[in-house]
Formats: sequence, C-alpha cells, structure tokens
Amino acid sequence: MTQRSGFVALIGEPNAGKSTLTNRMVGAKVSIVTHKVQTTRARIRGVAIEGDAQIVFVDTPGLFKPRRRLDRAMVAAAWGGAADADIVVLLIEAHRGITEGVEAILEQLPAVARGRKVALAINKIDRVEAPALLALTKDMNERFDFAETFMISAEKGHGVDHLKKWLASELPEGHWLYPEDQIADLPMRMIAAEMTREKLTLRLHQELPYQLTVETENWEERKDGSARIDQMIYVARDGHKGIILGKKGETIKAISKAAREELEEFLGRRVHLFLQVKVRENWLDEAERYSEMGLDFKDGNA
Ligand SMILES: Nc1nc2c(ncn2[C@@H]2O[C@H](COP(=O)(O)OP(=O)(O)OP(=O)(O)O)[C@@H](O)[C@H]2O)c(=O)[nH]1
Repeated sequence: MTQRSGFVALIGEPNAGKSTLTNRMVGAKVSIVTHKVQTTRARIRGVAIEGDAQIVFVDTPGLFKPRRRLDRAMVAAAWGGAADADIVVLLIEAHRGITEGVEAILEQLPAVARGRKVALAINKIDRVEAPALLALTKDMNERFDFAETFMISAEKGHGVDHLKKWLASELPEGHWLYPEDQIADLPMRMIAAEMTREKLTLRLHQELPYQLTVETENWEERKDGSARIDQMIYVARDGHKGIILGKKGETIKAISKAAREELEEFLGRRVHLFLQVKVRENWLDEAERYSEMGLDFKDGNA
C-alpha cells in the first residue's frame, strides 16, 4: 500500500469554522470552539487518517485585518501555516459571502498558493438556500482558480467526508508523519494544552495570552491510575515569564490548580500537572518569513 501524508492549512476569517471543521475531520476535540472571534491563537494540529493517507491539519489563527503589531504577527503566523502546507483550504461562510476580510485574503492568495493546490470550502451551508450558494460559488471561482469547491456544514457534517477524501487523494506520496500509535493520544495532549492556555487567558493581562503557546511535553500514566502531565508555556519575552509566575509563583500556582481541576474532571481521575515557563524569542519570526516571501503587512494593508 502506498502511503500518503502531508499538511493541510485551513485559512479563513475568524469564526469561519476552522476549529469545528478540524475537529470533525480528526474526530476528536482538538481545539476549543467558542462564539467569540479569534479564539485560536496557536497553530493547533490535528491528525486524520483517511484510507492510506495521513492528513495533518494546521488550524491557523483567524486571518483578519491587522491593527496592532501583535495582530500582524498573528496574521503572519496564519500565512506561515499556509506556506508550510501541501494543500490550502480557504474556508468562507455561506451566509456572509464575500466580505471585506475574504476580499483581503483573495488578494493575497496567489502569493500563498504558489506551487500548491487551493480548495474552496463554503461552510455553514445549513444557513443559506441553494441559489445563493451557487451564486457565491460562481463569484468566488471567477476571482480565483480554485482546484475544487466544496459545500459543507462543518457543524452538521455535510460534505465533510467528501472534502476529507479529496484531501487524502491529493496529498503527496510519503511515509506517515506521525507513528500510528502516537495519534491516539495526540488530541488528548492538545486538549490538555488548550485547557492550560484557557486558564492563562482568563487569569492574565489582556494582551499577554496572545503571545504564548502551551505544549504538552510529556504524558505518563501511573500505576495508581493517575496521570502525570508536563507542560511547557512558551512566551515571547523574558518580562512575560515573571508575569506568568507571579509573586512567589502565586499566579502559576493558581493557573496550574485551575487547569489540573478541569483535567481531572475531564479525565475522571487524578492528575499531577507540572508547568514550566520558557522564553521562545523567535515567536515573531514568522512575520519575517512572511516578508521574505515578498509580502508585507502594514497597518490597514491586510
Ligand atoms: N450554522 C453553522 N454554524 C457553524 C458551522 N460550522 C461552525 N459553526 C459555528 O461557527 C462558530 C465559529 O466556529 P469556529 O470553528 O470556532 O471558527 P474558527 O474559524 O475556528 O474561529 P477562530 O478560532 O476564531 O479563527 C461556532 O459558533 C460554530 O459552532 C456550520 O456548518 N453551520
């Protein structure tokens, strides 16, 4: 059997349904879905298996008009995800049509698409009638040469299998990127990291959480039925480390406690959670990589 594998980047405006779609294709809750916009800060990956193919989804942060420096970095990170991918899927909302944000993405799509297929997925088809959907499909395809157009409802599951099968068939031949036995606990590790990230977001100063990522580095099942989970919190600047730790480590203790309690409830057993904070200065490097591609983000130039 020939194996296939590769990365699929989901791009689209905030709230387009990227997390919902990733979750549905992966079959596990890998990223937190909320009604608030711009919830996905990190590039969370989910791994799906479809026949002989392993599809690694890069769930990029929402693409939106960058206003501040940090916003621009996030946009750059989103495009960075697309640049690494074998296939790009642009997700738009059926009932909203070609918004200003979609226009902005379309403008930059040719540069990102270079050398790779771009598919269009029109999501939330449960919210529109067929004629409007066909008109939107036509409009979008006049603006960009999409390899394929899919009409889906990520929430209800319509059309998702079709899209998944197409992605699998388009991925390059190659060995699977993740060993099969690791995939099972990959989503669990991500969920655990998301829980800690959520507690950090709730607890910390407004701006800070956007600049951090949490990774589950180790997960050990203990003989007594409990789990030991080690996580690393990566921040962009040294100063942020102190904020997260807090006076005498009080802040991180409170965050750790809240995350541990949620994990215990989720897993239905005892958890020993160990958190560490590390500075990862190249957090903003993605933006530089973006300008290397000959594209630049300036204020109001999304
Ligand atoms: N009606 C309908 N709602 C959907 C569908 N797919 C997603 N949604 C809803 O749209 C909202 C946004 O979905 P998310 O998956 O969080 O969107 P996202 O693109 O990941 O958002 P960010 O993380 O902010 O970039 C949620 O309230 C979903 O329940 C769909 O097919 N139909």
